Amino acid sequence: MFFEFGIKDAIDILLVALMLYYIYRLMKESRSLNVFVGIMVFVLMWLFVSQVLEMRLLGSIMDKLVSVGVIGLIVLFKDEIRKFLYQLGEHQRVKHLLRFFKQKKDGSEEEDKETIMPIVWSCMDMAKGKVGALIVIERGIPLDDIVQTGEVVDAALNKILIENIFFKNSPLHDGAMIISKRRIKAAGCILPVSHSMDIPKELGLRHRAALGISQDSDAIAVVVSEETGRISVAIKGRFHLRLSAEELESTLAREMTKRT
Ligand SMILES: Nc1ncnc2c1ncn2[C@@H]1O[C@H](COP(=O)(O)OP(=O)(O)OP(=O)(O)O)[C@@H](O)[C@H]1O
Repeated sequence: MFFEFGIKDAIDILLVALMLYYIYRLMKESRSLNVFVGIMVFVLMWLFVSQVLEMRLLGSIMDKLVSVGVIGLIVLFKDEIRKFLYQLGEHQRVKHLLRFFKQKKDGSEEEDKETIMPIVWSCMDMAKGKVGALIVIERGIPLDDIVQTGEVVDAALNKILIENIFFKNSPLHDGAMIISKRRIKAAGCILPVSHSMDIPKELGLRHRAALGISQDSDAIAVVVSEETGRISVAIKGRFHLRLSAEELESTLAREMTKRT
């Protein structure tokens, strides 16, 4: 039996291999590699039974299992699928394409400054007093699910309110503050904790939570350490540690103008 093998087939195989490699990497990162191997074994068995051996009864049972299984897998791996699609949208080429359709609003630099300065001033004060803080600045991706884990504040952004919320005896000092559209949207929020092994040992849960939200979204997370008074920023799964006031301001200004 002969069949033609053209350039289209080569591209087809390459794309499937690439897709499988991406799924493999995602599953490995989320420690679900055994599930990936299990799925691959099942798919090979299914192809062998229905295509090579042409066993109709077993083949049709496996067909049904596959169609139900796909829905089950989507439910089971919804977080990984979300992460995969997010990474795809984050890809530089896709971003360049999107930027083509986006226009920067006039006066947005002024608005950015109004967001940045109260954060910088309050972080400097809290760092001096060794008051722990975790501030998340929402950008393109909405953080409504995170807001729901805390208390809605919805107040104009200002330095004194930020410091009051993180003051040790304040009822909302525990957890993260979410800032959105120049307003303090919520406080006392629970963030996803990063499981990365690359975080320095001396950094605890507050820093892991900052890194976690920066891995799961395009948000910027600012941390003031209660232990050392140091200020750090997590962006896209990377830490910028021990920042001075000027460095914090310039990092936030640079990132806010990027507009994801
Ligand atoms: N998942 C989370 N979401 C939001 N806030 C969190 C989360 N986990 C911990 N925190 C905050 O971090 C505080 C504990 O910080 P911890 O000392 O473990 O971290 P750290 O990174 O060492 O910070 P620090 O240098 O300030 O001590 C908690 O009291 C809480 O306010």
